[in-house]
Amino acid sequence: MASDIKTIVSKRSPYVPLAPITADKPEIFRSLEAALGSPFSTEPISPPPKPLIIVISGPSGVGKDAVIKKLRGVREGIHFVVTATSRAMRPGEVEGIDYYFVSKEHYIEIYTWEFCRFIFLVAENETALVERLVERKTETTETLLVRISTARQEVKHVKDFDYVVVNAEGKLDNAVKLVESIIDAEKAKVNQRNVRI
Ligand SMILES: Nc1ncnc2c1ncn2[C@@H]1O[C@H](COP(=O)(O)OP(=O)(O)OP(=O)(O)O)[C@@H](O)[C@H]1O
Repeated sequence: MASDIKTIVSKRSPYVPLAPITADKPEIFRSLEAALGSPFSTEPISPPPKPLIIVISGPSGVGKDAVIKKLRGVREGIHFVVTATSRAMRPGEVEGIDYYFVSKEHYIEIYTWEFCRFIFLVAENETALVERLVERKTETTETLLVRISTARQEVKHVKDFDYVVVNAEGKLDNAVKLVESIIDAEKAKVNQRNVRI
């Protein structure tokens, strides 16, 4: 940094005197611009952030819908897409509105897109997840068994995700805040992804 400043100073015209630091601001600006040979730019230094795709995954009942619903309320400028699920449709759900209900093979294909940031949502522990699923009252004991054994497999893949967010009991707001922080950090990254939309 210091050497950059030295280079500029040594290149400036010897005939352009710099205003003293005690001069008023416009005069200081004028003399610095004259010495630099061009006016100060008001162009933003940071390039506009590129579109970011965030995918929130996690075991059934962990609170993905709850987190996304809250995010919609607190965050402007986010576009939510209808996502895909490999589970069966529940009463009241509509194809293309709540989800696209797809086969497991198609689901895997969709979620191997590049250019996305993947967040894995987890409960604080397995018991909390089971309690949440039971309280939601959407499952039979048979489907509960499938969901929980699937969740046991899914948590083994946490290392394949970019971020893990804990949605602890009664702490939905904290999970949403963490997701927001991740979005903000991703937007501020220097080497951003190239998202084609
Ligand atoms: N932090 C939390 N504390 C307590 N209950 C929660 C929390 N987050 C979500 N829930 C509740 O847990 C239940 C499951 O949440 P939700 O339906 O959002 O899960 P999901 O991950 O979208 O499930 P699925 O993949 O099966 O659709 C809901 O009844 C929801 O209100």
